[in-house]
Amino acid sequence: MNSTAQLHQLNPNAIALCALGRWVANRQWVPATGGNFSIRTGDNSALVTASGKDKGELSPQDLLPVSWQGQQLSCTGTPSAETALHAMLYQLNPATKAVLHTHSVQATVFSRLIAQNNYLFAGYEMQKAITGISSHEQLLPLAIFDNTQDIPALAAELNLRWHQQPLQYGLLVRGHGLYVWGNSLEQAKRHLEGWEFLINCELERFKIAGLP
Ligand SMILES: CSCCC(=O)C(=O)COP(=O)(O)O
Ligand SMILES: [Zn+2]
Repeated sequence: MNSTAQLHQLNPNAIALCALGRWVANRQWVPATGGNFSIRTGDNSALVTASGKDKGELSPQDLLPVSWQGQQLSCTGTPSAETALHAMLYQLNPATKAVLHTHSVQATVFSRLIAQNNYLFAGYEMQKAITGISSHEQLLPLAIFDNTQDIPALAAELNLRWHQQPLQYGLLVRGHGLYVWGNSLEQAKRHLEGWEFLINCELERFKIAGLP
């Protein structure tokens, strides 16, 4: 391990991210090595989970230093297969400090029930868990993207959609999972719980009232 990598692993945020991985895994939101996480380390760099790791059993050496110039990624190991999406989220907003991607059953099923590329949440007090939302009456959009194995193409689509309307700290990839981010790791965790709660509420409502 080189000295830069060693330094990153002393980063308290790296230790906090590993602990958060255990918290997320306890909620069954990252089964079978699904999901990936990152924390920003500089203007054009982040620590990203290594591909294929159990996200509930991370240690700091499983967080790989990645840097980018536009869509060009550099890393000495094999970071998450979805690193290009993390890099795009960091480039779209310099304030973004952490990105979390999960594969909960609820988010995955919900994303397949919604045909549109945007779903509007309304009427939930818990919408206020998402930064910038101060009332249940404020409409809260969740962007939905079709899944693809071409992650750079998905990142390009995200870039396009963001410039039409900045996203609200979350997006769904259809049949795949949820991405959330935040201006700190704590904020990203709150957004993850908030979006999961809202998605669960809508799924429960669909069971009773039917699909919209
Ligand atoms: C069995 S999980 C399929 C890949 C995926 O969607 C994911 O989130 C995990 O990929 P990674 O390369 O980050 O481990
Ligand atoms: Zn995934």
